[in-house]
Amino acid sequence: MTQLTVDTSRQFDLFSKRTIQGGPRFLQRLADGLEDRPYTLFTLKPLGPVIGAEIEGVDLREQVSPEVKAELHRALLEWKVLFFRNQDITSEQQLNFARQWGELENHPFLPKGAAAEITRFEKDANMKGQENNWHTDVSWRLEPSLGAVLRLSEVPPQGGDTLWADMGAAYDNLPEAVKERINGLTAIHDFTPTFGRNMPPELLAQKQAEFPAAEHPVVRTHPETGRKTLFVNPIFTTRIIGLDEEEGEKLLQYLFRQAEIPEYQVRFNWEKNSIALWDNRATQHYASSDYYPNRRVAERISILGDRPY
Ligand SMILES: O=C(O)CCC(=O)C(=O)O
Ligand SMILES: [Fe+2]
Repeated sequence: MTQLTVDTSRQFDLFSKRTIQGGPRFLQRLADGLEDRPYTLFTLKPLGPVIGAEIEGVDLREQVSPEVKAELHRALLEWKVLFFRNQDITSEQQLNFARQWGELENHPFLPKGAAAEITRFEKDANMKGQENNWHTDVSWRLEPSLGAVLRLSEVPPQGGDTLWADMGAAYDNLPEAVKERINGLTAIHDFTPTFGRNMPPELLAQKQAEFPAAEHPVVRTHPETGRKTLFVNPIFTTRIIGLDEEEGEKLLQYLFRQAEIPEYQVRFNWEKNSIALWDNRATQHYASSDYYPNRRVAERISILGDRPY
């Protein structure tokens, strides 16, 4: 068995102090409805109790078989982000792997790599000031991304880790009163504060017409696991519908902070030829900007997803 069991008698005392008052909250390791079965076609090494696992024994230069794909799919639902090391793959092989998960996104704002479906994040000393923040990718779309495959084509000598947070664990561990408050609420997600910042007004108006702000549930149901996940993020979620500005903003800031709680996170240190595959419906992520003045180049392929409900 590769599974860990969590001692649910353990309370995160420090953690409760950091959040608003509520009853005892526990980390739940297994998502509801997932099968507790071992993996047989590769080795899966969990990196913590709730999120992140390293996969050994899969070669991404080749098309993965339907059987391996099915086990990877189960692992992705269970661990939300999978890491593969020592994968010397080309952009074409990365595209092929990503295509096995669905239709690929062509991002309308971010710089392209070797293909229209590849987003290239190239950062060096000149990019200082453009630090990252916690987010789910393209939550401003009516149908946000299902997930993404990320490869670093240039790894800084130190720093540049990426962190992911389990938004199912974040939801599960909210005080009951907060859960009751937020269930049924919807929020507006808008690309404008992030990608519209330096756009000339005419272009901005055109893009806003093309990609109008989306209204999504604050708590979404994962379409495959049925699990509830907290679905607001600080770079795209602008307001909660039906609450006055002050109350809505306070609640949003509180909900945004949940992704920052270390117990929900995994942190990945990139090496040459490392690959990450994440479930964007269940997580947020954050690329740490601690490698200046060194260069870091990341190439992401995002897979189209469904409308949150
Ligand atoms: O560069 C990274 O580690 C992640 C950047 C990012 O936010 C993404 O690929 O969606
Ligand atoms: Fe991202």
